[in-house]
Amino acid sequence: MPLGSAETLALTGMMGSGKSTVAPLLARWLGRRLVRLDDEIVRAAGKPIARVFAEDGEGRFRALERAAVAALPPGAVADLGGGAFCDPHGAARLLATARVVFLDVSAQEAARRIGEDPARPLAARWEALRARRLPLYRRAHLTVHVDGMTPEAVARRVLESL
Ligand SMILES: Nc1ncnc2c1ncn2[C@@H]1O[C@H](COP(=O)(O)OP(=O)(O)O)[C@@H](O)[C@H]1O
Ligand SMILES: O=C(O)C1=C[C@@H](OP(=O)(O)O)[C@@H](O)[C@H](O)C1
Ligand SMILES: [Mg+2]
Repeated sequence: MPLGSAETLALTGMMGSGKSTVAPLLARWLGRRLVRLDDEIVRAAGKPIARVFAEDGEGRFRALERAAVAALPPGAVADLGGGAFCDPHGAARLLATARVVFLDVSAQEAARRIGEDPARPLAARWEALRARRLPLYRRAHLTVHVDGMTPEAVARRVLESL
């Protein structure tokens, strides 16, 4: 089904799946506004994500993330953080207003890409988080298995599905 003009195109998936790399390609090709949820959170918090986690806790980060999902403008391409679609409020909102694409990456490929990135406070718990989140990610409208694909190939696959 074609993407409606007010419909958001939202990328979800684990850290390192390539959401932040693929989203700008999709925004450019579709001529839509790009909204990076992590950037919105950093702006609202006035500090980097690692400091929000360290100084205010994950609960504060999730509250800011939920607010950023609620504030998504219609018709944007949304580069979500890996947990945004796993929050019940965020998921309900996204499933009602967006086409949600799950970029699925293996643990090996994600580790090659990001390792234990200090800017991603939860990267050390990657495998346990993925196991817990997988049933939630599977509610997405489309899944793309991204191992071995270039960002351009992933973006093309998403566009072909729309
Ligand atoms: N398809 C890809 N192939 C190889 N490396 C990639 C690909 N997509 C992203 N990367 C790299 O992996 C790292 C994490 O990508 P990023 O887009 O930040 O992931 P996410 O936003 O899902 O956490 C970056 O260094 C990026 O350049
Ligand atoms: O998976 C998560 O819970 C998180 C993923 C990160 O974004 P990326 O998925 O872009 O790395 C960022 O939102 C934060 O560190 C929490
Ligand atoms: Mg990202």
